[in-house]
Amino acid sequence: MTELKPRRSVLYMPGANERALEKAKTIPADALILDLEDAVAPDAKEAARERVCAAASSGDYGSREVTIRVNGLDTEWHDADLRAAASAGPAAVVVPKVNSAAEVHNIERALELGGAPDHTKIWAMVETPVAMLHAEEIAAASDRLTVLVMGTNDLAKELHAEFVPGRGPLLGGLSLCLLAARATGKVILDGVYNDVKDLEGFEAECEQGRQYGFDGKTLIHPAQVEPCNRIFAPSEAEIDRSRRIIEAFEEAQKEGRGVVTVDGRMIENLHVDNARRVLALAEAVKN
Ligand SMILES: CC(C)(COP(=O)(O)OP(=O)(O)OC[C@H]1O[C@@H](n2cnc3c(N)ncnc32)[C@H](O)[C@@H]1OP(=O)(O)O)[C@@H](O)C(=O)NCCC(=O)NCCSC(=O)C[C@H](O)C(=O)O
Ligand SMILES: [Mg+2]
Repeated sequence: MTELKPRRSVLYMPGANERALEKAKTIPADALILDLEDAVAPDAKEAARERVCAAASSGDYGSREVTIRVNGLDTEWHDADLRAAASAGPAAVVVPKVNSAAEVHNIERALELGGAPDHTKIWAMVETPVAMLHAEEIAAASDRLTVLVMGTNDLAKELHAEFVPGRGPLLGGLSLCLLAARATGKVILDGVYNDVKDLEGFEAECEQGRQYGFDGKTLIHPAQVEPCNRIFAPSEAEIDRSRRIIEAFEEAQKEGRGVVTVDGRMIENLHVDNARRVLALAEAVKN
């Protein structure tokens, strides 16, 4: 079963930006991705690596999961990033542009060789056409890999796709990765919304991601955190309906029935499983 730790809002921040790293201590995101990849200029990579590893091992971020995004496997910085991250021991190492199970195995081996603690997981970014077609083998490659992260900017670039409301051009890829995550019991996070001033468009995309089944969304600005937390948490109405589903089904079972209606809709044991998942998530989000 997929892990129920809340990961509604997962905020990227540039690893070279000291102010953002400080500010993140008070931002109510469920998790942080301290970035060494795209948000850091080549000249700033080494200083950012040091700063990010110090932040990840500081214990200053409370209950937020702190992760480090390393540079890609084909870059000159990747090996040193992985070694440094392994000894900093963040909640996870986020690896961009993962394309195969073999790459996951290499990352796993490097983390072990670097002495990474068991709590340091692998979050694999899926953001290329090859990754969409290999999503299941990537997700299944290792128990240390717990989360798939959509990289929709890279995916759109590789597809030569346009960003349009509703994300039609990306939905095929998003769906393949969702299928892979659910088939292998992994968590999956939606990609970022680039227009930090357009909160209406951002909320619409959160709603869409949630309806598709994503566990949460990756973010690029603090203003996106609150709406994302709200949309990816069960609403009061859902919590109430879930309680009534469980109650009605348990009553029906006492009378020897395996099916009942709630608000006019058929309820069977599979709906009860889902209602229990909603209540467990609501509880997890409260803490
Ligand atoms: C997008 C931004 C460049 C916007 O920056 P800016 O215009 O400076 O924002 P504000 O002036 O509104 O900032 C207000 C204050 O908030 C702090 N801030 C801003 N962003 C963050 C953040 N991400 N984390 C923490 N704090 C943040 C500012 O420092 C201001 O603080 P103060 O001065 O005290 O008032 C900027 O938001 C940004 O850099 N965002 C992150 C960009 C990033 O990390 N990109 C890489 C990941 S996205 C990606 O690559 C996904 C994937 O790979 C794909 O392919 O899709
Ligand atoms: Mg990317």
